Amino acid sequence: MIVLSGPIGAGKTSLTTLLAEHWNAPAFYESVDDNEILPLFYQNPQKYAFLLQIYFLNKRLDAIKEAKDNRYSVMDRSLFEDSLLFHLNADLGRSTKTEVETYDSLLANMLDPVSPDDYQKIPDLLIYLHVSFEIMLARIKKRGRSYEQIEHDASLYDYYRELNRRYDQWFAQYDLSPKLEIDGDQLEFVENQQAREQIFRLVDQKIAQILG
Ligand SMILES: Nc1ncnc2c1ncn2[C@@H]1O[C@H](COP(=O)(O)OP(=O)(O)OP(=O)(O)O)[C@@H](O)[C@H]1O
Ligand SMILES: Nc1nc(=O)c2ncn([C@H]3C[C@H](O)[C@@H](CO)O3)c2[nH]1
Repeated sequence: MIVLSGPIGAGKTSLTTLLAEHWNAPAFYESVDDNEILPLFYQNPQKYAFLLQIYFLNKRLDAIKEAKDNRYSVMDRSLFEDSLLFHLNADLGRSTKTEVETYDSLLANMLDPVSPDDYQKIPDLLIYLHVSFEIMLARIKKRGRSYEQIEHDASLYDYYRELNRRYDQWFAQYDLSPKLEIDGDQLEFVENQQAREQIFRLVDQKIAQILG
């Protein structure tokens, strides 16, 4: 299981599709367009932060369960980033102490194998799509989901800046699986075939190294 990590608008969904096609492997996307809670969360984060997190955690477990039956699979975001997003929101006062404790304990339980042959929820490779704050903002704007726009809600500027900062910190410390960083500012893989091939080479090399 290969996981694509990165902040909002980094290009995870786009690269998930490209890598899945490259390996002829199934892709597992985040629930966004069919997610009724997401627009409600952006309207009223105080009310919906916890519910949204439980929703994402549950969907994530569904996806991991389904992915485990494939030799290769590509997943748009990891469990660890769900937690990162939750803790950012909690630190902004959008969840109670009990909600934080319940979430953390639920996640720990999910990660803990129930038996020795329980399936693995930790990826085999985590790819971090690093983008600068400026590029992140430009991509969010380019994609144009109305509830994510700063013009719609000026407080999102600080939210995105802090999220971008925490992502760098989190990735630097992440050590649960092999990892690879890709420069999402420089590699315009959506429009540029050469950039795409450069990414395929980098990822294939990393997998060959992991497989020994
Ligand atoms: N490397 C890139 N070069 C050019 N455009 C890009 C690149 N990466 C992403 N984009 C564009 O930026 C926008 C956001 O990309 P995408 O939806 O793949 O991001 P994401 O990381 O999945 O976001 P989210 O976290 O919100 O799900 C899209 O319009 C996409 O076409
Ligand atoms: N609060 C919060 N917690 C999550 O775990 C989470 N995962 C994704 N998202 C938001 C970001 C994009 O707008 C959109 C697509 O990634 O959904 C989240 N928001």
